[in-house]
Amino acid sequence: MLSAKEKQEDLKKQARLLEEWNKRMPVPIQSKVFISKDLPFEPEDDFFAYNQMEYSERRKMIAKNLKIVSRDDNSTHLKAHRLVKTSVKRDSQLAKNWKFRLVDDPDSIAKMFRVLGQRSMISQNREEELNNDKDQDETVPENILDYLPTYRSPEKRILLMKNLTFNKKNPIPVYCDLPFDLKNLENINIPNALVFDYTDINFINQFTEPNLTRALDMSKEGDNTIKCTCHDENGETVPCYDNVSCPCYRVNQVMRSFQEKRNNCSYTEFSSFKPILFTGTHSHFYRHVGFACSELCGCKGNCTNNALLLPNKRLFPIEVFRNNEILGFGVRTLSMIPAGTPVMEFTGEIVGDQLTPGAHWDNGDYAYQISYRDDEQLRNLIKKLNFTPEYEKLIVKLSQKKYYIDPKVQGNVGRMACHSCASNLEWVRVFQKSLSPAHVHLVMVSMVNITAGTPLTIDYGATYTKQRFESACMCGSFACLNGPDAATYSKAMTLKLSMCHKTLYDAQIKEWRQVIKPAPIESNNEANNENNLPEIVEITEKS
Ligand SMILES: C[S@@+](CC[C@H](N)C(=O)[O-])C[C@H]1O[C@@H](n2cnc3c(N)ncnc32)[C@H](O)[C@@H]1O
Repeated sequence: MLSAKEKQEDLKKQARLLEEWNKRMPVPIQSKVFISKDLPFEPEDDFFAYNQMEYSERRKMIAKNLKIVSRDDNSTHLKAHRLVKTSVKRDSQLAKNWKFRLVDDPDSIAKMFRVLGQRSMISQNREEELNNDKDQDETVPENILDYLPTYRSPEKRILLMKNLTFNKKNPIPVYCDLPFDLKNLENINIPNALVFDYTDINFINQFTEPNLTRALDMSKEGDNTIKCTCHDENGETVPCYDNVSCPCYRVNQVMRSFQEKRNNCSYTEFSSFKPILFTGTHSHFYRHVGFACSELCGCKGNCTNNALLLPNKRLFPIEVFRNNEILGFGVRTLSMIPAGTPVMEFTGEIVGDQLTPGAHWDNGDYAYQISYRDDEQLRNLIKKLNFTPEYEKLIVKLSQKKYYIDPKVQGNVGRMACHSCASNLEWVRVFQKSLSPAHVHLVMVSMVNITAGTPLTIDYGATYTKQRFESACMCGSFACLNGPDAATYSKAMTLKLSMCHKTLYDAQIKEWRQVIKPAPIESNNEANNENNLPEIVEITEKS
């Protein structure tokens, strides 16, 4: 075990390595094989200059251009709400097939809180106890409202970056809310964690991952690609989901059966527009897996069998913020996000052995595992399909190895979501086009209706939280075993934890409704603002 001082030294060493490696990187783009569809991209003016810079120069540029801004959360949330409404209305596909509304039918609500209760027990590393959970205690501790997860920003904030993505079509501002920094702008610390390269799509380095690159190339041949010919003459959304002759839907259906059904739960379904409602998190996340149509299909992915369709629309305005030095940056939503929404993808470089200590520097603090050493169900499925023998052999071999998505050098906003022991997002793996690890997309799905202002959080898993947090978990949620009420919540079972989640949720919804109420959905204001993103910052002072 390293001492705190040694850990600090180690971190500094890693940062130095990161910078050096970045300098030595041989024109990285040439060595990459991009594997997803590019999203609409309209660069900000300073994108190209920033892209050429080394980390230290980027940090200097951010420090030079930061601004103090004043902001009012309520009006921001109201504008964000209107923006989402307008975007849905203007998108004919969404207008016809998707509703921007709370999931509130009693059955879904009951499932939602049961899952959240279970999730918290899993975060506490008590999954075993779930197997024999007959506890009927539903009392909620009096102080539960001290744990409201909504984050309210201070009136004065430091706008570090007006757009983390440098894509005008998907602006994500970055704020610093640390009071110390506000008083000490000249010496503000801009960490490496902010200056990574932004990418919306996964990629492979063909030199370090030759087998994955080979699999990707071979997947383009004949029957190695899974795609459908379903289409609609009138350009309507194609109903691939439920179409038993759609090959993509059929694979999706087989993957649905990977889920472990317990206590007569129904299966969680992965389609384009219906909420993805988890029925139990008992089964480990890798069983939550689906297959989606893509741009290679007759439907071009504009169908009901594409769980990546919603995240690719970048519907929900979000921001990155920092209000705690240990937690670092986090992400919060500025509008409500309905339960069961695939909110965003977690993108980066698909890597295998590079995460072995010594082979690369340690990127494990950001990387997330996407494949498993012994994925028997996937292997059986691979063998049932009509892949060429050579491709089948290769991807069966790859299915026996761990792969990760590593966003540390190039990634997206997904890498900035913090861990919570009462998280609101869950991981889902969605395959597209074929079945090698290069075809996996990692999607973060909302487990509950998330109200505006709430940080988007996910469970990093017990191994990570034990080994990688510098001290202990700092999530601040009621269920956290590093919190002041750990004695109570470490013994609470699903029912009690679910009731705590529900009490907090009810309070959040009540507060959120008060903010949204003054905004009649069909108001004239909305029509006037149609083309505008919400003005989320109001500059009052320059640094
Ligand atoms: C994937 S990154 C998340 C984004 C990170 N906060 C940043 O600034 O880039 C994971 C790192 O964030 C910090 N972190 C996230 N959640 C945390 C938590 N609940 N408690 C303590 N540290 C946390 C830890 O330093 C962790 O190694």
